Amino acid sequence: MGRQPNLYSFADVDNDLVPNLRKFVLDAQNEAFKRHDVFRVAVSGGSLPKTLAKALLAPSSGEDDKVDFSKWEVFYADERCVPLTHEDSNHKLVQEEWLNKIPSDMAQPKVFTIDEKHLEDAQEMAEEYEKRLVAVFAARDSVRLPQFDLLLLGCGPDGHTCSLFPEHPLLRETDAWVLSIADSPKPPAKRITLSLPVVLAGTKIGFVATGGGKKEILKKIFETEDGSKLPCGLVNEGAGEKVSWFCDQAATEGVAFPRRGSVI
Ligand SMILES: O=C(O)[C@H](O)[C@@H](O)[C@H](O)[C@H](O)COP(=O)(O)O
Repeated sequence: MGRQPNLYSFADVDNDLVPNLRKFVLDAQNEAFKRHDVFRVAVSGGSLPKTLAKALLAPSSGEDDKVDFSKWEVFYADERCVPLTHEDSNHKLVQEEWLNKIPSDMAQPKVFTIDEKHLEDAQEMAEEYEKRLVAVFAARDSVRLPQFDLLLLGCGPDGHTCSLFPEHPLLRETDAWVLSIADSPKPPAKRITLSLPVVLAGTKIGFVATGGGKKEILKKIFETEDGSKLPCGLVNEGAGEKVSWFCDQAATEGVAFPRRGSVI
């Protein structure tokens, strides 16, 4: 039981999910500050940055509810091999949805983008991004896996997360921290992604999945044997109670997995 992920289902995204997501992120931030005075977070693209920004840019309601971006280090859980100004870039999305909206009296987080020098070669890009992680998380040979304080991920309609797609050989990777993919079923084809072991090593993992379009896949992930082998299911299986799902009722309709109330 204790190994089960938390599945939160909220009536409304803006009024219920967003404040609960804020509490979850700020608890992770405050715990990380106590541990090492920095908050290392990996974020995905898709619909996540918009919801996350609503949570993070809401007004503070007390001492435990303060965002301190000056001590945030933001990484990409996955990124597309396109220029940082391209409309497919996850960084561009995060900038537009979140970073550019941070009020000028607040600090900006430190953001680790891909190196545009390697756009042509996804493998080179992955190696380069891994080097950036090594520089932050200490030498590769002294740390088996980087430990993010929090990973904030989305869930695709096929059960993919990051750029780890169902039945893809990348799911079997045990060594590399950052992987390249040249045949992503979701365009654009060339991407880099954190590996499954890196995701599982995170201190906390939060999924955000909202809207009726997620209903079928959530049912599959939480209720079927096949679903537990999908990338999102593998995260649930491998990281158990470290995982929390922030969903709305439209996404969880008919999912029999025991609902948990809320974080707040
Ligand atoms: O770069 C990407 O393509 C994303 O990181 C991807 O993993 C996303 O999180 C899911 O596809 C869910 O996306 P939605 O939340 O938009 O459904």
